[in-house]
Amino acid sequence: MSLSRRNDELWIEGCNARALADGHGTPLYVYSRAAIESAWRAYDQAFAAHPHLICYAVKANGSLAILQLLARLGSGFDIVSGGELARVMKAGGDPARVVFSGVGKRDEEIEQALEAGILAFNVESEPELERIARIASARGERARISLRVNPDVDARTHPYISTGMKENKFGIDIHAAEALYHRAAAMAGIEVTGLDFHIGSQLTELDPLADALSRSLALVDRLEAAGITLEHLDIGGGLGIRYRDEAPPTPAALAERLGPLLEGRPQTLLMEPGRALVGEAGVLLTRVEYLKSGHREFAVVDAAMNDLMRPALYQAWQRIETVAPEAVPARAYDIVGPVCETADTLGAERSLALRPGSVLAIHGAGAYGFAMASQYNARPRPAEILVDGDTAHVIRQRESFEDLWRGETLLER
Ligand SMILES: Cc1ncc(COP(=O)(O)O)c(C=O)c1O
Ligand SMILES: N[C@@H](CCCC[NH3+])C(=O)O
Repeated sequence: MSLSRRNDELWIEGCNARALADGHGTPLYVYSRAAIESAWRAYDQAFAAHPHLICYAVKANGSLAILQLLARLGSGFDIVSGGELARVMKAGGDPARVVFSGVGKRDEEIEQALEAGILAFNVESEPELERIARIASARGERARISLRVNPDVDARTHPYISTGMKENKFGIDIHAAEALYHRAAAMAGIEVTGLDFHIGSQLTELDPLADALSRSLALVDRLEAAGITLEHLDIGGGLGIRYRDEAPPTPAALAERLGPLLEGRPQTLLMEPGRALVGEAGVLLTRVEYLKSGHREFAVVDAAMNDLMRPALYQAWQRIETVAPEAVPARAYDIVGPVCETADTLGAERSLALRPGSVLAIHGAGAYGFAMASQYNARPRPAEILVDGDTAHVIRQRESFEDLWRGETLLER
């Protein structure tokens, strides 16, 4: 196990969590290299029977060292901005394995992606298609595209992270997509290469994904009958992880479920997992500053909503435990940060034995943790550590006060 409890202390591979907190300071993000690599390999092996490419969703955790180790495994990447493309390339990722999603691609981002030679744009609207065609034509190129269809399935996840219903901003209504494929196939600057969908995140059931794939394959068949053949099918990401007591399907279960639908199909299967690859590989370590009693019992810790936004934004529940036992009675604490917002609660009514100075680990922090962190309240963002066996690599320094005003200018008078 990459994260384990031994002698009632938390270890990340061969590194003791409390020793990491003492040595590097808190708040501190810590990731296990082995956990990330084994999650990627499990995904890859699950789909071994079908030609496929995993395009890791960079948004989940875009730290350079993490992109670098995935690139070394042969991963592709799903990006949603020019900044993410720049990060992938900085980390040694192969642009020919990059797909570009997102509803608001700007001219310069399209130029940048064409220049890099990405695998495909996942086109989310008709005006975007026209824009990509115009820019590619002007460069004397043909842009490879998938249409991202909106299959109108209910992913049965949190409404903020559900993306495949017709009222969502994402993708092109699957009923309108066929006509748009015909238009795209006739455009000078466009090479139609694929079809894409992504129905939501933290999925705990396979039915919605299978449903979305069936609906998409019916469209693929109609396109083929009309002479439009596709090279790849992109089923997006979304497999959930266990935050509390969820039992999300494994990649193997996903492959088994989709296998019969894909049989005999020559298309390469693209997948865009984010959370499932990195989520459970990371913890956020934080130290108790004060215990404060009143109407409720508060443990004021040194991490806050700016460091880990999911609890405040989605009322997400993430497991919190002490990294080593404390010889005091447990109480039901609200774990709160120093930020001046009532929403700055990382966990409510957690039964924990705490003293000032206790170190807590917030689990499931490898995905959408640091990636969504801000400097709100002028709080420097935490350091990130990648543990590899018994070695702890600092892959990002804790920010300094200078980082807080980088790029700002004082007025002369
Ligand atoms: C287009 C797209 N692909 C992939 C992902 C990755 O999702 P997840 O981290 O749930 O696998 C997302 C985020 O939901 C997304 O918007
Ligand atoms: N940031 C979200 C997921 C959004 C997925 C991006 N499309 C989360 O933490 O759950």
